[in-house]
Amino acid sequence: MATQKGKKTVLKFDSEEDVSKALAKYTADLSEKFIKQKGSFTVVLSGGSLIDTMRKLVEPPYKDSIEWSKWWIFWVDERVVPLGHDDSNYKLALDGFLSKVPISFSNIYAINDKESPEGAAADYEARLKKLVESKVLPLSAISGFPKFDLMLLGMGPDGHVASLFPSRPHRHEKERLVTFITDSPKPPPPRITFTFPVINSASEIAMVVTGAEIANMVDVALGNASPPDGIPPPCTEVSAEEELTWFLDKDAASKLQTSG
Ligand SMILES: O=C1O[C@H](COP(=O)(O)O)[C@@H](O)[C@H](O)[C@H]1O
Repeated sequence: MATQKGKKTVLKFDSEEDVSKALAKYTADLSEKFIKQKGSFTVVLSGGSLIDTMRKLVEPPYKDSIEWSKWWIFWVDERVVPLGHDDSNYKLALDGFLSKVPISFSNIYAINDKESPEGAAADYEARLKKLVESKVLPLSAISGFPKFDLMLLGMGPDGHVASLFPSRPHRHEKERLVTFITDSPKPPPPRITFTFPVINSASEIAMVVTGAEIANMVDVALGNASPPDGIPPPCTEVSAEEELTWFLDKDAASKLQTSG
């Protein structure tokens, strides 16, 4: 197996509005590239502030130029609540993004909200394996795990990504594609999440991070500062096979300016 990993780019913008514009162009360009290359575009969403920052993608010119029928949608993590619940990452994306563009309903992979956290994780993993069998998802030649085209990730002030939290052991899971947690330190407690082997097998990853409250953790994530407790948080473990691109607004990047 090949062992080479991709590069890292850090983009800083004057405002969250500028991050939103740049993220829309970046996503539209990747959509065009992957659809030309392989006829489809597999996109993994997060919850949180990301969905609002994606707002420019559902406005002209992208709303009309993107080949939405070729998109496949997944979630890097999901709260185990009914899909119509206000805590659901699916509902957040449906209201803010998916209801505004013509992505085929059969290409949208929400969790099974009738299952327990353990059952929902096993069900999601089984559905990903079926998509590998049907060749919708290739396997990474580096890791052997399913390889998504683009993951759009956020980060919490504690350095969590997806639902992989600093103080929880499932951040170290190396075998499963999808795991679960019943005691998330951030509510709601029951969640499922992609594991790092799957996250880090993506071709492209965008880390979309805005706001001053996250500035110290951005400094840690980018290796300019040590973690307060000396233990590297999950955000320091993210890497992509082609390119990891950080989208930061001025506030999120404010601690980086002194350190370069
Ligand atoms: O709970 C979650 O938090 C993270 C970060 O959210 P943000 O609002 O600080 O951007 C998010 O990426 C994840 O999907 C979500 O479940």
